[in-house]
Amino acid sequence: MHPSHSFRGSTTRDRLATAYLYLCTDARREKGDLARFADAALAGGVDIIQLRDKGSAGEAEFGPMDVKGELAALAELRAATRRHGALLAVNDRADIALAAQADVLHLGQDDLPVHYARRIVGPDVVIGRSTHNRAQASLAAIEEGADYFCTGPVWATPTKPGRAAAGLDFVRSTADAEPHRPWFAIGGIDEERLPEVLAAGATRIVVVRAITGAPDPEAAARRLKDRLTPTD
Ligand SMILES: Cc1ncc(COP(=O)(O)OP(=O)(O)O)c(N)n1
Ligand SMILES: Cc1nc(C(=O)O)sc1CCOP(=O)(O)O
Ligand SMILES: [Mg+2]
Repeated sequence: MHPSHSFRGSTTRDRLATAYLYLCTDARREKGDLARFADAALAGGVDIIQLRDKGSAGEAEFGPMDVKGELAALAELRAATRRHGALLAVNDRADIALAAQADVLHLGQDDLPVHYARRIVGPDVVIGRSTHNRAQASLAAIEEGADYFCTGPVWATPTKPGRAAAGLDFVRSTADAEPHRPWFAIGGIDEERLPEVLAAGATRIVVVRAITGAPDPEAAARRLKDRLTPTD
């Protein structure tokens, strides 16, 4: 277990407060190594792992996952996150978050309003929201009662084609407006760009390719985690 996971508070929100590195991964259907990959990323210090499998157009093409496949992949991630004292997140769907006994539900702008999702998942599941501009971030933080939000994409990214970059200015304005609330920068972040994101005021990040595409996911996660220094 990564040392940062061994002194966690007992509630999910306590654990969110000490979460700095958030990974979204697909189910690794091409490689068939989801549990091994998750163990490596979590050993490297990933605090939250989200299953985000929208299908791939790689050599072996996979369509979007069906519900049975999603629940099977989530069961593997549930076991891995328990082994490592980390949090499990479900993307988009409150019913699946509940069925998978997830700690976190992540909602996009076109997904359920937070207060409706809360009725489904209950009081203890942490709910997060994607935001792409200052107005959305304020709404997610203040009016909707989301537990955390994400700001992005900081840089345009092939992982989310068609979504324009929100830029480092969005990170700066969020850092000014939200000094205490948990929020994560996302989109195009890797080891090389991390210093710019931190200099703009982010303390927490979400990554996909920086870990899923790394030859050594544990080492990649560790290098990112080592530079994410708690400030609150
Ligand atoms: C932690 C985290 N942040 C942002 C997103 C993106 O959510 P969304 O805009 O709904 O896009 P999809 O991921 O559903 O394509 C996320 N999934 N997780
Ligand atoms: C899933 C997702 N959501 C974004 C947002 O801005 O809400 S950016 C993004 C993809 C991030 O992938 P990578 O780390 O590979 O660039
Ligand atoms: Mg979504």
